[in-house]
Amino acid sequence: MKNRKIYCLNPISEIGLKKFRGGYSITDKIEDAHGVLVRSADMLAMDFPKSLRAIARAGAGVNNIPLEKCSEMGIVVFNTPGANANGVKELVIAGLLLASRNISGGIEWVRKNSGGENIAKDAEKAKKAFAGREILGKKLGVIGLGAIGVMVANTAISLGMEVYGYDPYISVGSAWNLKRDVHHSENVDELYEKCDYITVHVPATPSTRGMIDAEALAKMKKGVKILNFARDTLVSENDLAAALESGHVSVYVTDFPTAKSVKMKNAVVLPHLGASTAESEDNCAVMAACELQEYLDNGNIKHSVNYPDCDAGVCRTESRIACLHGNLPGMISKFTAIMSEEDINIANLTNKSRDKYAYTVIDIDTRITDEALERIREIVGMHRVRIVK
Ligand SMILES: NC(=O)C1=CN([C@@H]2O[C@H](COP(=O)(O)OP(=O)(O)OC[C@H]3O[C@@H](n4cnc5c(N)ncnc54)[C@H](O)[C@@H]3O)[C@@H](O)[C@H]2O)C=CC1
Ligand SMILES: O=C(O)CCC(=O)C(=O)O
Repeated sequence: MKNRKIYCLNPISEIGLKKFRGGYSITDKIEDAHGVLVRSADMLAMDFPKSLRAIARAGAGVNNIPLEKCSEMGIVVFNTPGANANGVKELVIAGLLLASRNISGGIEWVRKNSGGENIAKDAEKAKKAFAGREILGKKLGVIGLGAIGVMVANTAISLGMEVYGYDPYISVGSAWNLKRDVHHSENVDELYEKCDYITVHVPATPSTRGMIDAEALAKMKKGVKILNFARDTLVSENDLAAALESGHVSVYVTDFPTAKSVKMKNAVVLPHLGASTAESEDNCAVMAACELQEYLDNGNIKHSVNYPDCDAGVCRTESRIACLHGNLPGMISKFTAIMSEEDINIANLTNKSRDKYAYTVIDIDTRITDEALERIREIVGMHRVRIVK
């Protein structure tokens, strides 16, 4: 009977944890975990136990996980594409309205004046200070047309906005889902020059770090409103603070409080609430739990961000071995040669690669000896060898 342990670094929705069938338990000790479920907890400086085979991020962004280190240790990292996209999209739409109508200023005025006898009359006088603009007919630029960006763009079209989308790496699936009225900007500068509102929905990576900087801001229209529900690091905060001070940017709505963003003039800052809905939390937890279980039980990989996806089905032979290794010449011949020397028949072999890394699943007709397994583990470039069955 297998005895697989799952450690939760953040609270994970119960409906997801219930997806783990018999043979699994939730542990409070990461030292003996086979799988980790995480949301936004920072794992960058963590030490991982030898037992750890996979990490599932119940969410989209994986900038809190050291991907290279995990790959080298043969730890597969998953995320849950699209599972919280609707939750984020709805908050972004709220963000568009917060940016165009002074809703937060109005609420604050009512709170401050809540003791006043004549609040109804006073409100009628005070309200001109909180007047805004409508989003109907305004131009919205969406940078990053993935799960969230596509939903935001399509909803904004339904709300009567003119939408410009920019994503040089757009997937076929996203392109199919995008409403045809969305203008395709081939150059981000076009979007900067034309749009009244700009919203970013790209992952935080070294190449997107600080993409909204002084140079980008200078290309935008005077009075532009910027929304950032993706990550704080996409924005150069000093440059943005200066643009808000000068009025070049009229409002900044963000889901990421930082020591700087909370002090910015005309910034509306939320405490990372994009995916904090019961629906998104459930969707992410269920998807993450299923991914972990499928990998631990069958060695199949779906929605990994560091190893290739691989579906070898269910093992029907005596044993299944899974090798996580570098995408290097001669790797397969090295471990199949060892099996051949041991007189082991390979019934099925599936090999997939992704950039520097590769994954091979081998179904064999007899059980492998400890010696053969050790020899395979010692191959240079081998990161982990698992007996899945
Ligand atoms: N506020 C919150 O609670 C949440 C924030 N997020 C953040 O939003 C990001 C996007 O999430 P999803 O849409 O689900 O991810 P996704 O992976 O579906 O979409 C990201 C898109 O960005 C595009 N992209 C990458 N680099 C680009 C660049 N330089 N310029 C233009 N496009 C570029 C990709 O081609 C892809 O289509 C996540 O990486 C995460 O950081 C995600 C979920 C919740
Ligand atoms: O789990 C969360 O609340 C954060 C969601 C998020 O930022 C993401 O999915 O990238």
